[in-house]
Amino acid sequence: MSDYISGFGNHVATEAVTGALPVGQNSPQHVPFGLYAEQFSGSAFTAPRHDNRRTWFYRLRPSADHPAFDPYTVSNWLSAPMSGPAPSPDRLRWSPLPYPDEAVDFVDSLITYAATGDVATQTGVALHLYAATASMTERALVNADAEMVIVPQAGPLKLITECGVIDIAPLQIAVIPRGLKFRVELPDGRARGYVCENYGQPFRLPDLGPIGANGLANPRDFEAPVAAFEDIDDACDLIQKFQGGFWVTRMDHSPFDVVAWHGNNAPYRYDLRRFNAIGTVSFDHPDPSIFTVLTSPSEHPGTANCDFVIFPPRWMVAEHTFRPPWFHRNIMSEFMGLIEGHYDAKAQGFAPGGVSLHNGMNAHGPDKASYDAAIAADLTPQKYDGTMAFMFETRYVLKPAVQVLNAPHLQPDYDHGWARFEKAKLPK
Ligand SMILES: O=C(O)Cc1cc(O)ccc1O
Ligand SMILES: [Fe+2]
Repeated sequence: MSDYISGFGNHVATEAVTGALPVGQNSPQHVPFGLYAEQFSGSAFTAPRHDNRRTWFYRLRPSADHPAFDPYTVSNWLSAPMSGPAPSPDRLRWSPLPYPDEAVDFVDSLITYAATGDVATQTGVALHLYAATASMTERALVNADAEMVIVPQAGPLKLITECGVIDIAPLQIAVIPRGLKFRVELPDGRARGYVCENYGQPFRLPDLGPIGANGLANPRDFEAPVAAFEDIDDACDLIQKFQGGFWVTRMDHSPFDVVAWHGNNAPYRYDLRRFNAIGTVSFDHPDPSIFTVLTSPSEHPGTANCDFVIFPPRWMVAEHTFRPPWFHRNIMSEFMGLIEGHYDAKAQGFAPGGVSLHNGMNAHGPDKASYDAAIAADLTPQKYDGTMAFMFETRYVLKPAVQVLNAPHLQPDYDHGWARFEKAKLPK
């Protein structure tokens, strides 16, 4: 088990060897034990203080100590802007991603479902699934294009990072800052889940407005790892994602050699069961923004580059109300997944591990079976239990990847869920 430091975005100081952190300055002439000081920034130097992110690493060797990169191939991990035809306005849904028969690690198993924006201008997101059957060994990943949100759906993950070790399992998430080196191990030998690559501003907690000082995801429930390092002088391939391309450099030592660090640009985990869901206690179904865990703002206030929203277990008490999500045509684009249980708008076909994509302005909402059940329901208080759906919602239209548009697990009959609604009867 690893140790963690509680609090979102805190400035923390942690050392795996006592005395490794310089005291009172970042870059002394002589760093303790001959460690190398290295600044790792997640914002422009001059970003306002509340947006400013940087960490100081104290490591066995400088990160710069590596040979030139060679081109590398990762087959199914695509970046925006993606080639291929313009997206259709169709609503799309996929059944769960099958595991491969052979040994495939996290990097090789990533398969892009949709992407938007541009890695070069640092806007938009890419959304992927993984279904991995092997730990990463003798290789590490550094993603210069994006912050990565990892949402396990099946199987735990052990994330070895430059800042320390993070353990997560389904119902927890981890966020890896842009440019942080990490390795994904599979304690149970296989794991499946979702990844959001955020090309834009780093995810942060949403403002709470009239909700007040508490609620939704509380800052103390976010956990950064304590410093932990590998003192290993064996070969390690460092794979870098850079401007949508992949590159590899062969190092002669472990890249996870940070003995101590301080700062606020660090990976973290969050347990979705800690989310303090707030909803109506009177009537009507609130907008799902009430369930925002994290938000990546765009330049346009209140109009996110990406929101990460969850639909956790909760009580439904609304009176004289159609309780599931209503029919809607939304300017934002919605990529949804399901970790466990059922989702209240989809009685059929949305399985744990599945995906749906409802792009901007495209009509969707409850399927016919959910609609029929909701209008017939006895509106006593009802607990939605054992469920956890989520949504990555973006202001930019998502382009589905050709590789999943042609995949056998794309459901051919998704539109059918909204067929057969009876026509309303006006008074004669
Ligand atoms: O489409 C969906 O199921 C997601 C969603 C949920 C909700 O409660 C309201 C709007 C919305 O887009
Ligand atoms: Fe929606």
